[in-house]
Amino acid sequence: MEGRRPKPVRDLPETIHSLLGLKSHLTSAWVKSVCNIVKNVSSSEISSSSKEEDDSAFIEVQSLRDKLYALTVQVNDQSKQRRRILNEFLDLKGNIRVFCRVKPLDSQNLRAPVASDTRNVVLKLTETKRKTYNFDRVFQPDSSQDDVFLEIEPVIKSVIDGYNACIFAYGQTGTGKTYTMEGLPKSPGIVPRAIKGLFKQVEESNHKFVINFSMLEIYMGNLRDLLVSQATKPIDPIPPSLLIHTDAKGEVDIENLVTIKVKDFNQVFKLYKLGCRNRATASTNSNSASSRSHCMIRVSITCLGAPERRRETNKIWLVDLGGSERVLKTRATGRRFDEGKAINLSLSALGDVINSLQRKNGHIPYRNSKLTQVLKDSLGQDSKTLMLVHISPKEDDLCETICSLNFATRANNIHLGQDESKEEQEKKEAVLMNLQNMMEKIEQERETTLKEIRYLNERLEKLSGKPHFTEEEEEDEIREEIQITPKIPKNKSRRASDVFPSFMRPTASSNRRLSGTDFSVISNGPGFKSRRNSMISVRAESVCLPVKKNGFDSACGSSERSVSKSICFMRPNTADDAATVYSQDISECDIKLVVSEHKPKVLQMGPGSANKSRSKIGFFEKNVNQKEGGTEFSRINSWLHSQSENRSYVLDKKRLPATPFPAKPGRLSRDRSLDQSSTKRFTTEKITGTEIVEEFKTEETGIKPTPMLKDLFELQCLCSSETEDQILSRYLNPDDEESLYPPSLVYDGLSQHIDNVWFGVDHSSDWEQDSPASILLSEGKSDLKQLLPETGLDQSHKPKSERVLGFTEDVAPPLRRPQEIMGGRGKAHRFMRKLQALCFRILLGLGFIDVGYGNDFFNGLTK
Ligand SMILES: Nc1ncnc2c1ncn2[C@@H]1O[C@H](COP(=O)(O)OP(=O)(O)OP(=O)(O)O)[C@@H](O)[C@H]1O
Repeated sequence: MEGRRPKPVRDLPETIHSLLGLKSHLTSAWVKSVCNIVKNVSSSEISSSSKEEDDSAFIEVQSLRDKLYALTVQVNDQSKQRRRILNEFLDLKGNIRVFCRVKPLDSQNLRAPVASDTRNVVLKLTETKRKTYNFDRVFQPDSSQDDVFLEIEPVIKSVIDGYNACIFAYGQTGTGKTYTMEGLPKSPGIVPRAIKGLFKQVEESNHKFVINFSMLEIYMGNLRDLLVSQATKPIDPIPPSLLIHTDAKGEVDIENLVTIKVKDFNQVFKLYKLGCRNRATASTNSNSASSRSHCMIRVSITCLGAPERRRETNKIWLVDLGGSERVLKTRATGRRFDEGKAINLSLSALGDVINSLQRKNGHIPYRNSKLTQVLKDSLGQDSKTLMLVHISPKEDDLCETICSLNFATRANNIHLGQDESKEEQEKKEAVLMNLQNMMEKIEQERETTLKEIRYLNERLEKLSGKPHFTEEEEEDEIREEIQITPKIPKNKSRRASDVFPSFMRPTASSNRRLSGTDFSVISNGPGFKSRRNSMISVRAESVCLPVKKNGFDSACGSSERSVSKSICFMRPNTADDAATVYSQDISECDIKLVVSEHKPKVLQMGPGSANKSRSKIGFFEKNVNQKEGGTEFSRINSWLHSQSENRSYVLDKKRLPATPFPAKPGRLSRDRSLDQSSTKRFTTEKITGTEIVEEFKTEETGIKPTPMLKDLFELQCLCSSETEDQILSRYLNPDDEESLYPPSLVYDGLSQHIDNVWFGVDHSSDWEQDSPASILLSEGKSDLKQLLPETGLDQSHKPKSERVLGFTEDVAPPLRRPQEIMGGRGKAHRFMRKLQALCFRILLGLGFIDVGYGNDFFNGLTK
């Protein structure tokens, strides 16, 4: 530092010394001049030295940035090369590969008719007859989970490179599919290893990735979201149907499937456990906990600004297929038989698709099953597909083993005459080895570059206080934020139930056809003997329109569709039926609510409830009067238009509706959702042994999500580090003009008010907030509530304010038949219904005019 000081500073001590020697000159002028020197020198010293330091730091930061930029270009180049080599490697190996895994023998079964080496399985059919099956790789009974994953790893890497992939476990019940996919805590299977591998790759990458997790099952031909509690009790809200859409590019999207953004393996693991709990399993002759469905995990990956990747968003499916079985052998009846039949049908469709892809047929029969529809964009083209066929070496299972191996052979291209000679094989092996070496080399180089980038970034962060971001990356950050906000599906075709008046909406049966619900398994015939079944049948017969009062379902909702779904869970009772287990199985529920068709009657009412209700109606009335701008017509109109844009609700931050949490002062919009109520009535019976409590309930027409969505909201709270308030603050306000919510024209407080004031009908007693039913119903929901804490998702992220489950907030009760609802209401209600019908007619008319039918059209109709 000394050498770098300017000359006046260096000379300052000498100057002062010399001046001090001349004490006789200590005049005021002298003191002034010395002061000036000190003043000038200190300021010049400080400014010049700090400027120099700034300059040198700036130069260092700049050079670091330059180096980082060069290294980023280099690493992107290396990634591109790696992707090319890896893809070549996988292409050569085959984009659809079939492996076989042989289950270890139990000690008591010493005679095994199955022998294997690394590529072949030999079956001893008779003493003299043998049959050999070839595979891309055979995992013998003593092979470990590590051995299996070693073969899978390149596919996981290619997922990071932007390719779609699909890994299946296929085989007879009990042959180890779940063992291979899930594994045991001591020997984890493909799913945990693959997800860990993905996160490791993401961590090592110089790009930012967004990873989303979803889990569903295909049970009896229906898609069920495994991250959402299924409706197994009459009071449960019915989850929305999962609909498969294919866009113009051929990419498949599943509408309404919950997709959760995950940041690390632990989050995925907890969600996976939650999903497994919701999965349908049952005890069969072959396996005490047999999977009765296809369990499908989807991990989708988005990385923006990485041109070396194949596509911006891609996905990997990890599928534990339902056990293939011969129903003759399992001697399954009733539900087990139907489950087995559904599994076999979809497996056969999958076999057809893979076979067609291997044969490069013009037509690939994706549409033959839900399984192949869902996997359409992850099978074929440049997607990587791995099928792991599991076989049992037991003599008893020989027939099943032959079936499985025949299935695998259809999926394998080896039997299509594409098998190579030994020479060709050796050549191929050599090329593969060479590619593998090249890949290892480039990966090492890439790793070194990435290390250097990390080191320089740390230095840069120390110097400048922030990590290095290229302009591109900064842009990507912003784009990423945009990407994870919900896509508003403007071009998505509207469903009739979203926009049309009730008489134009599809019927329950047409919806059933649409949703593919298999009614062949439903029988309302004789055989409903148990209490459990009769309870379910009551639900089916008396619950016509289970209105879900959330932001996504319209006031007149897609309730018929929901019914068609709910009926899926009804089943006749046969010996085989009882054991399909859902996490919230009805059989485990000792408190049941039955919706009966009794006339509403108040048996128990808390004191002061009438006052409460009056005050609520008063509040609502005030709220209605406060509404500004726009008539009911324009509200309906804007709502109708908004509906088509608001159907899909991937669990994404900005899509969740305003949630009915305890109202806070000043939050009028949320208060409104709690306070808008009407008087739909139904009676409930609590069956706990001999106790029957009849209950009179109010149902909210206030706009709020179903408990299920609320649970999802909590899930989001748990998954993200944001507090509930932070999340809520970003949601749309129900009072906003662009609200998601339907206008509450039909069952709102206004009609009550008119009833009260104009016609003298008093609905005030309809309000009952702390009735025993609310406790009952909240008990009914408790399993769902318990489930979430059990997932173990970071409890520290739990919202500060604990929400209490109560009937009016949490349960969207099923409704009774419309005619009863009509009967139970006042004249104002009928008046409002008529007004609504008029509105719809007018809107319909306007719609026709829009599409070209003018007045003449209507004149023609009326003449
Ligand atoms: N390779 C293996 N090594 C050790 N144990 C195995 C192996 N494969 C399977 N098992 C054991 O066999 C039993 C049945 O396996 P698993 O449940 O995975 O069968 P599955 O094919 O998934 O059956 P299902 O189709 O009925 O669900 C489990 O206890 C599992 O631990």
